Amino acid sequence: MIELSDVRKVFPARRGAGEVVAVDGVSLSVARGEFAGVVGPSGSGKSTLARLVNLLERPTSGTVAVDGQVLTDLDEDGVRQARRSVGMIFQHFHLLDSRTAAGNVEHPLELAGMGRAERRRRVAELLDLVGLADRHGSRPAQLSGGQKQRVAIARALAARPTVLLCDEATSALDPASTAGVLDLLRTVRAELGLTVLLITHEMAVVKAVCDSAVLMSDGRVVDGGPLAEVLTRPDSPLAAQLVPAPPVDPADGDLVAVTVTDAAPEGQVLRVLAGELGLSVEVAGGSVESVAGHRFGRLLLRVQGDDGGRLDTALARLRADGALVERAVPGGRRPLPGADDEPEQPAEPDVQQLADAPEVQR
Ligand SMILES: Nc1ncnc2c1ncn2[C@@H]1O[C@H](COP(=O)(O)OP(=O)(O)OP(=O)(O)O)[C@@H](O)[C@H]1O
Repeated sequence: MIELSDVRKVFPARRGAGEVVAVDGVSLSVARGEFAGVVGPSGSGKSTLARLVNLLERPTSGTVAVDGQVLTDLDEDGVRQARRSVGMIFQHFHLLDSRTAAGNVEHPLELAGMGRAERRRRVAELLDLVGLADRHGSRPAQLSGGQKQRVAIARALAARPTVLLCDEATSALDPASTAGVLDLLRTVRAELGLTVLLITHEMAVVKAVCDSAVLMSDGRVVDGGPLAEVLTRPDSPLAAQLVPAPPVDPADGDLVAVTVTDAAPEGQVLRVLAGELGLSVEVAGGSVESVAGHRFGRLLLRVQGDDGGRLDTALARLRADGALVERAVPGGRRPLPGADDEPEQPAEPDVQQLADAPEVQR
């Protein structure tokens, strides 16, 4: 398990005077066996956060503990020892070009002083685990990107770590190789009971493998939690990143934004608007998908035939019944009748705010 408590990392600026606060008071707990994602825009501190977990970077302040051992209390020797329980893989694999696949996996075992016969046995076992038993003699240049990452995973697992850090591990891979590597990570997590912290800018990766995720911005964690819980909060910026709101085109006429959750399915909205009111309703955009075993989506409905304000009344009633619906207008939400009379109601998702949520970029 990983526990960061109020961790801060300040670097001297690379250019000129001053300093950069890369990680700014982050507390994070990842349970044993959990697959946790870290997302956020470029420069938000994701990679630094990963490097703080195995103390490749020492925090300026705060504590880092792995499996109950407080790494920040250890001296350099202690950290070197403890680092064996934390494997790491990177976007560009970091393999030794001069060595074969087997030689790369063997390298950390040599450094750890393991005997030759035992090393050979362990390397064969690891290459088998990652599905590359037949490529043990291939050099990195003879392997595809996906195969190189498999070798890197085997190498990271050589010292039997309990935690695996993945820093943009699939970002240099094509979709098929990404799927293969994610499958492998899922398998090794299940078979070895690993705790995985996965840094990525790819929301599809988070949705495919993570149990939980945090969203970073300017060195801070601004949102996060188990995905199943995050997705029950339609106003969550992380949920908006996972399933973005479709763009609103005012030329489309009456548009209704529906946030779909397990507790607020879209069927009730469609029944009222199309069935009860007899309005013409079609889907103008959006999607509904399964994330971490839960339905979640954002739909934009184009509604025609509202000649007497029946739509607003119906939306207010649907909202009172728990549906997550509102008028979708560019530049902000149009208040529904009565909305201002109910200050005690929890804030509703603001469609434009969700659409404007910071894009994850690289
Ligand atoms: N060694 C360093 N020296 C100075 N500044 C650094 C150093 N490492 C990171 N930074 C700065 O800290 C901030 C966070 O960087 P970091 O690489 O952790 O972000 P990131 O979210 O991983 O970004 P990206 O997705 O682009 O890799 C950035 O402003 C970066 O320039």
